[in-house]
Amino acid sequence: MVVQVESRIRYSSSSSSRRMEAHQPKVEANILLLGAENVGKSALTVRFLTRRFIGEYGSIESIYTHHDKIDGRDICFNIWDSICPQNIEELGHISDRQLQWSDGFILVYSICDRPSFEVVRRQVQHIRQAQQKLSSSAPLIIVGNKRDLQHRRAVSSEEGRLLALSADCDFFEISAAEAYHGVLMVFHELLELIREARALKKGAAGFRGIVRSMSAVFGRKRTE
Ligand SMILES: Nc1nc2c(ncn2[C@@H]2O[C@H](COP(=O)(O)OP(=O)(O)OP(=O)(O)O)[C@@H](O)[C@H]2O)c(=O)[nH]1
Repeated sequence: MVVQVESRIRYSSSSSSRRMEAHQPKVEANILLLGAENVGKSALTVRFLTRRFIGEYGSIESIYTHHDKIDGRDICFNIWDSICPQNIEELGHISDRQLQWSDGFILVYSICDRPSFEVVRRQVQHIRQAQQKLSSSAPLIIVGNKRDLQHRRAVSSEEGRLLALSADCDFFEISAAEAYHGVLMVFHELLELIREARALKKGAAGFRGIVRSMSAVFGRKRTE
């Protein structure tokens, strides 16, 4: 079951940004949080929505709708805090529904839990393979969480960075428990990547349109 929750928090609204509002269409982004159990997916989500770390979150799969204002533009984040399948064969699996819904992905592991890093590796592979088939380019960010627990570290920062590099995605190491800023950076960076991917897609569609019209014109001329 997926529960839908509405959150409305508005930050910074300077007079110059208010003036820009009329010309700036609202941006909506569907973000899917993936990763093994207990890595801090809900902690990250709640930190982003409320700026708070509350410690215990329960295991309910939810989609949160969160309205924000960034650089004078209205943003609507839909955040799907998913639950990892328990079945070992399905560990890296992401459903078609999730793949089609998502504009961007945040894949979370805990730096003190090596198996959770392997789950993210499998999920990244699954998404990239599915994206090749669907010709989709929704961006991914890999997050190593629980950075405050250095003494229990089981995955080095280098390994996280290398995985991200090999999968062509961004990488952050953060602590949802310790700070809000790192979490904010992850969501804002993903929003930027989503907007870039959309602009590229629009550009490519525009270019294809021009090529189609030109070949229609020249194709017709040749047959006259
Ligand atoms: N020390 C530390 N603990 C954290 C951090 N983030 C989350 N936790 C703790 O890790 C546990 C699991 O966090 P959740 O956010 O429920 O993890 P989840 O990935 O949503 O777990 P599931 O709902 O089972 O999928 C909780 O006890 C959190 O308090 C962190 O950055 N540092």
